[in-house]
Amino acid sequence: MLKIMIGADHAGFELKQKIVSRLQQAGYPVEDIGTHSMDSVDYPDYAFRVARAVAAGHADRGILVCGSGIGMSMAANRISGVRAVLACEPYAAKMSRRHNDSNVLCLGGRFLGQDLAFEIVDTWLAEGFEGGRHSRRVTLLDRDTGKDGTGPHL
Ligand SMILES: O=C(CO)[C@H](O)[C@H](O)[C@H](O)COP(=O)(O)O
Repeated sequence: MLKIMIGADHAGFELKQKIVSRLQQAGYPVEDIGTHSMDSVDYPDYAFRVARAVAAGHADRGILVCGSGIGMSMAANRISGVRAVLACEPYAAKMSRRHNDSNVLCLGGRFLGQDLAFEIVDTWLAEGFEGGRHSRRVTLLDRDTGKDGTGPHL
């Protein structure tokens, strides 16, 4: 099963706890890097830790929760090799897997109800990457870093 690393700031803490329980019950190996309370913390610390682990292959997927999901997605997408999606409904989660091979899911704990959040997570974990023309485009995402082998392009 996919190894999942999950992190949250204080605003995502409560939803993270619910997602961790659900994933564990479903049998996923889950590494919860915190935060572990509602004391105020800074979302980039958690986003970078999860994103780097996914980029390095230490986890298959990452899930990040903050108040809106926005800060987490901004931070995670700064890490080369990470394709983070901010999903507010299942369609974005589904398409980010099918066409973009997203490897980090970002959620907003302050506006997503539990049932919708679970639906988004379940959809995101179940969907596969379609490959084909989408593989070429996903590779091109790394073009500005030169890691696609063609050197930096402006
Ligand atoms: O980064 C965010 C918004 O883009 C997250 O939602 C944070 O959780 C939020 O900014 C935290 O806000 P707080 O007022 O410090 O609780």
